[in-house]
Amino acid sequence: MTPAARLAAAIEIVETVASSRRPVADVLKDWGRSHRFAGSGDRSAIGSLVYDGLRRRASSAFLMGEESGRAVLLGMLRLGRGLDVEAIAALCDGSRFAPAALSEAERTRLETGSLDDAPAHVAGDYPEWLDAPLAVLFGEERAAEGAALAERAPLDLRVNTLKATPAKAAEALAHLDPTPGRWSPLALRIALEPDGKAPPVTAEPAFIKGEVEIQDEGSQIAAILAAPPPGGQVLDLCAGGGGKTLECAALMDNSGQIYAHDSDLRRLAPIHERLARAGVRNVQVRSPKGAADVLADLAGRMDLVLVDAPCTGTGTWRRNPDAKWRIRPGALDERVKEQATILDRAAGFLKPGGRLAYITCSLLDAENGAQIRAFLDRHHGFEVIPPAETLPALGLAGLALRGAALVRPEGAMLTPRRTGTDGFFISVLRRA
Ligand SMILES: C[S@@+](CC[C@H](N)C(=O)[O-])C[C@H]1O[C@@H](n2cnc3c(N)ncnc32)[C@H](O)[C@@H]1O
Repeated sequence: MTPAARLAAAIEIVETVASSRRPVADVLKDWGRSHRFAGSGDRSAIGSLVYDGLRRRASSAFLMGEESGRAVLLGMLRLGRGLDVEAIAALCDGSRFAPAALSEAERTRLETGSLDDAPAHVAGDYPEWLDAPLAVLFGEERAAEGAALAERAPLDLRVNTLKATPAKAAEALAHLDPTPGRWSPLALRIALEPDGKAPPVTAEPAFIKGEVEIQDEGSQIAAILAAPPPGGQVLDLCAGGGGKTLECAALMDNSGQIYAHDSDLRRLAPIHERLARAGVRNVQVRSPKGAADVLADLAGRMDLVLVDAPCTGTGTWRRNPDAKWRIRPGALDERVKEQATILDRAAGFLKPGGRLAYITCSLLDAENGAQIRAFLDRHHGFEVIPPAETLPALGLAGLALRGAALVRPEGAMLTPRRTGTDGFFISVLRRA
């Protein structure tokens, strides 16, 4: 397909996403099935255009003065990819399979339009109803924080110290030009290809041998700040596919015992294969079994309980740009209730002096600081360990992170703009 035909396809797909309100990944898959002539390079380039368009949906529509898929894509080419009007006109030449030629109005918008008068939620590309909650945290910087969440996410790897050192892994992946993480001593950042595509890391021998895992640096930091104690007893209550379980196992050098649980059997399923690949030997997976309480014997015995809570995922909008336009206030309320229930349950597993690490990939105070304050109101035997005491787990980088992150009495928040990571909130509490 020509670049122009790819653009026309992307416009059509963004239209379908808007009218059907279906997840973009499903719409892209359907499009691929019904356009068999499109090769993998085409599908990847089209996907990249669609994702970039969704990342900047509001600002692109504002620039172009309308909300159609075409306006979103044209505006994005200017705002996101820095193309000038002639380059965009060359793609829209009206030939067969190409988008229609630019109108005079479109030309003018692309030449002279700006976001100078755009409200914060437009300049920051987030839903208007989230403007007030984001203003609480970020004030006048909320548009800039939103704009950073509209960029592409990098590809971060975590070196599995059970199998490799960062230097050895970097050498094995030298052809991908990895750079060390800014904060996590375990992180390697891999540059994306120009159209935003990630290199096929899962096919690399270093990945297959379990020397590296794909894990955002923010997620790596969260597990490091949770400080799983070598030789200790740890419960990962919302283990999902095991990203943080694997990291904790490595931080504990395969000593002690980690119990990995998740209420969703399907989400937990990949953990078995990942544990084997990573050479982890100190994890017991406690899969849910109907109504049975599979964690009953752990009550009051844990040194650390990790609650990597289900959340709105507002910190991961770089990776899931369509999710930001689909999120509704009702979903936020639901997540807040679930988090409170999980936190209350988590408290019962700790032994006196044990720690509870509460982690979300959300930027909303309702799920973060306010959630912790409400927990402390319900559980008088707990106190927050101030971020100043948890950040040194990162060594010298912890000092710098203290300046970069948004540090509040309840915990530390990472954001793409501040720390170059996904958005994460990390709070560590101690049971008296
Ligand atoms: C943020 S994800 C976990 C990601 C995972 N820890 C990782 O690092 O890859 C949140 C997980 O919480 C799980 N979850 C939701 N409600 C739960 C509950 N009541 N008890 C345990 N897990 C729950 C979800 O199934 C989901 O897998």
